[in-house]
Amino acid sequence: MTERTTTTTELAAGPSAAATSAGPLIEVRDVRKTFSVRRRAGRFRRTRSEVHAVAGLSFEVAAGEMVGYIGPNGAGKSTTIKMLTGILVPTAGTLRVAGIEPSRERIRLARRIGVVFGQRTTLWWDLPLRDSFGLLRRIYRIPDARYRENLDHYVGLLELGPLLDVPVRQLSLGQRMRGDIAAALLHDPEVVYLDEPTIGLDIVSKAKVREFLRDLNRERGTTVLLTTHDLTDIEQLCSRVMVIDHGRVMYDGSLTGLHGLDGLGGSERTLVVDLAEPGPPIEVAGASVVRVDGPRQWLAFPAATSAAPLVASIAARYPLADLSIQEPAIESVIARMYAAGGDVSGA
Ligand SMILES: Nc1ncnc2c1ncn2[C@@H]1O[C@H](COP(=O)(O)OP(=O)(O)OP(=O)(O)O)[C@@H](O)[C@H]1O
Repeated sequence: MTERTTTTTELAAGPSAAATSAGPLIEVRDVRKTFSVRRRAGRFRRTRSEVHAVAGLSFEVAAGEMVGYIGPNGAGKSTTIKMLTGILVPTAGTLRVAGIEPSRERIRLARRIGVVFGQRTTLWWDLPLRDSFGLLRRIYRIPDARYRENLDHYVGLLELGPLLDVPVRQLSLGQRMRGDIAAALLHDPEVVYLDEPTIGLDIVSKAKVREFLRDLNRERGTTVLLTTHDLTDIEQLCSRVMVIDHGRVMYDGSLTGLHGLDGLGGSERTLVVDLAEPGPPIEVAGASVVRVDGPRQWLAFPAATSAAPLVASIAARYPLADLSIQEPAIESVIARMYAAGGDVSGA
């Protein structure tokens, strides 16, 4: 069993992004991770089989990049993140984060990375948010002035002021997520791994989290590796997206490039339009109505094109009450990729 448990006590203050030396911040070279699994085969027999969770993965991420890391369930995303934090030891290949081999120097690396899991909290459930942050200060050994500066900064940006004295268990999912993000950043990590940071959040909370992450990357130069099933996260945050499946990189490039890959037949996005009152199907160049339900109409348009001119020409000719854009599901984008032969390099 090579899995190890990382505790927050192993995390401590580290240098800022500005201290990063030249060269890729994350380097993954032909990495493999194979799990040996025992399964029942009949009443008394057990058989042993191997699961190749990561099967020859190579990529680099430069300091300051914000990269989407997507793929269907079981693709190997979490296994990659666990190897990048040092929790899991690779079966073969090499990994380096900020020049450090994660599984050999997990504690030293922990000072330089932050991790946010959307599905579980790293905060103390029964403690007020303020006390959780205070504990992290001691655990990370963050200098007083730095801690106060960062706390003020993130509490302000993430609107946590009124929540500081509320026990974590009483926070809403969106509030808890903002608390978790602040907690992961108090020690100034150079790189942050975010695993589904917008999962389960309402539209307003999602928008806040996205805006915060965009500013973090732009203003502090923090490198971000973002795992999500929500392609809107990628569209709004990441200029680069890596698609992995069966433990290998299937695509590495822009999201537009992914949608528009030759031979994929082109993915489609959907514009959902709420008219002020029911009317005949909207007629507009570049999109076609695929469904009408009372005042609501669904228009499909090529995912690789911008929605802005489409929205403008509809707004000029029809009385609009509201509109939104639905991205194609990651699974359908990947299914198209397979249909086109798979393993395509990015634009
Ligand atoms: N500890 C383990 N023991 C055995 N098999 C494992 C273990 N961890 C992961 N796997 C298997 O490895 C494969 C990749 O799993 P992983 O959790 O990395 O996928 P994922 O892309 O993160 O999926 P999801 O989107 O569902 O979180 C899956 O087949 C999974 O069942």
